[in-house]
Amino acid sequence: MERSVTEADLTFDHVPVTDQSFENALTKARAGDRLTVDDAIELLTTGTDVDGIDQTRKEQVLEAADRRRADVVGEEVTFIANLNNNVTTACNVGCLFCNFKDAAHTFERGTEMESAGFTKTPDESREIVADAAERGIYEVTSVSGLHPAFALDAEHREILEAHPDPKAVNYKPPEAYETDPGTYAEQMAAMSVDGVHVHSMTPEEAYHARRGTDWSYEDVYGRLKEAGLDTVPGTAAEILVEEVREVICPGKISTEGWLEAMEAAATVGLDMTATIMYGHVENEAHRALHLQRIRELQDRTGTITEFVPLSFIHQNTPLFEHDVVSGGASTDEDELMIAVSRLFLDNIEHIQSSWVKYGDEQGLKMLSCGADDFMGTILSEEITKRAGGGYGEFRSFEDYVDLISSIGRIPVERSTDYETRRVIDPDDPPFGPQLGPKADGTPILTPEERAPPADD
Ligand SMILES: C[S@@+](CC[C@H](N)C(=O)[O-])C[C@H]1O[C@@H](n2cnc3c(N)ncnc32)[C@H](O)[C@@H]1O
Ligand SMILES: Nc1c(NC[C@H](O)[C@H](O)[C@H](O)CO)[nH]c(=O)[nH]c1=O
Ligand SMILES: N[C@@H](Cc1ccc(O)cc1)C(=O)O
Ligand code: SF4
Repeated sequence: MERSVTEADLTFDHVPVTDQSFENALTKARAGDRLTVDDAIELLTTGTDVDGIDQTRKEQVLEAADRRRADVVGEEVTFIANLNNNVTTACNVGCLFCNFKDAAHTFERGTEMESAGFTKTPDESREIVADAAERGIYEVTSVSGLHPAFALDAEHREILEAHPDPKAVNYKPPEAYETDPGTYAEQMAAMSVDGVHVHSMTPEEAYHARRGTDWSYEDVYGRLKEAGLDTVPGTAAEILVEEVREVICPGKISTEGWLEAMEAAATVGLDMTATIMYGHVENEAHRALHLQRIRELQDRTGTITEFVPLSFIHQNTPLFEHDVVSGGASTDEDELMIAVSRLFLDNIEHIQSSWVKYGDEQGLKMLSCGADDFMGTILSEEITKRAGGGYGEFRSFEDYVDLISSIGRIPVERSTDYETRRVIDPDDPPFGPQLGPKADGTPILTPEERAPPADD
């Protein structure tokens, strides 16, 4: 009988054992010395000689990270006026941690099945972003499924259409689908409406945008930049260690591929974020190796604006449903992940706390464990919601000012690259965005707030 893999079955080459001591790693962290992978393992585990997390040692790590945060960026807590605009949920990559995707065949014309997902045309994307721009937003974050009809641009479409075996390159023409997502270039141009900053095209999407060609990632990101792309989201990183990727996302771009795509984006002049998605099958050795790969990338490029730890949301995912994992990260693990990111990544200025993943209370706590950025207004959220997360889809400027002031820190509206900042005076309401191309300080209203649902 076939049996699926379970947590107990997983054996990894990389395990969190070192000949380093916790005290030594902590001393180095406090002194600001560059940490090794073994140091990071000590800090993440609080020492491998005891089972579980040693609370006293954890507090020491958090305190060291909080001090480092204060030294590097001071008391300001930044956030951005942004929206998420996911173009499509159609995706056949099959990552086992993901419930954002819907099988692409359910989007085809004439299928009996009604897809639970969505695809937006470039015109629809333009309208959504233009509407948000009117409400003052600065940035659109757009990450999507790998829709088989997506091509980079008209030239890429021609190549894919002429391919002898389109299936082999995960291509189906737009006519096969109810809704045509257009090309990536068209989507970038559409979302650039009114001068909004476009944060889009993860390395996984860039891979899709060059399939079936001999184009380099430089070619792809170069064309996307010309079409309107401004910065690249560093998701699809998950855990940058092959033995983990084999379990959680065997169909996805490799560690090498992710790094190659990011270096190419940097080469053509794009800034980027970087992420880690942790709290599933990986151990502290994998987390530490991941941090090292990110730090090395930043040493080479200097283009990473922020690091974003994404705590795995397990409820509706294949990994949980098939008993490969029994849950996500503990609060101790979340706090140590933020703190060790701050201490290890001595070349990345900003560490983000995601209220989508942690909620307001724990998200605020993270701002005293090494984080200094509190994400963005986002207006809508699909990835975490579909995975079973319940912390909502929007935070207003008023929410931000209240939350950040409540812990005695300074609320600051920022641009995507953190170069433009505006300190907000908590005693001077009302609070609204001022940095967006059409922002005038008016509070952001959700569509419901602007037009309450009509009685019928
Ligand atoms: C949903 S994908 C969309 C973009 C593109 N398909 C890709 O994979 O790069 C974006 C990211 O969401 C994150 N994500 C997906 N499911 C998640 C979950 N259950 N918990 C936490 N993060 C998740 C992963 O880090 C993933 O790379
Ligand atoms: N951490 C999450 C983010 N972070 C991205 C920010 O919202 C912003 O786009 C970035 O800082 C660039 O300015 N976005 C999500 O949708 N979900 C998260 O969990
Ligand atoms: N979309 C990702 C989060 C993310 C997006 C853009 C970034 O630059 C960083 C992180 C999620 O919700 O899981
Ligand atoms: S994480 Fe991205 S590539 Fe993987 S299944 Fe989800 S949408 Fe597709």
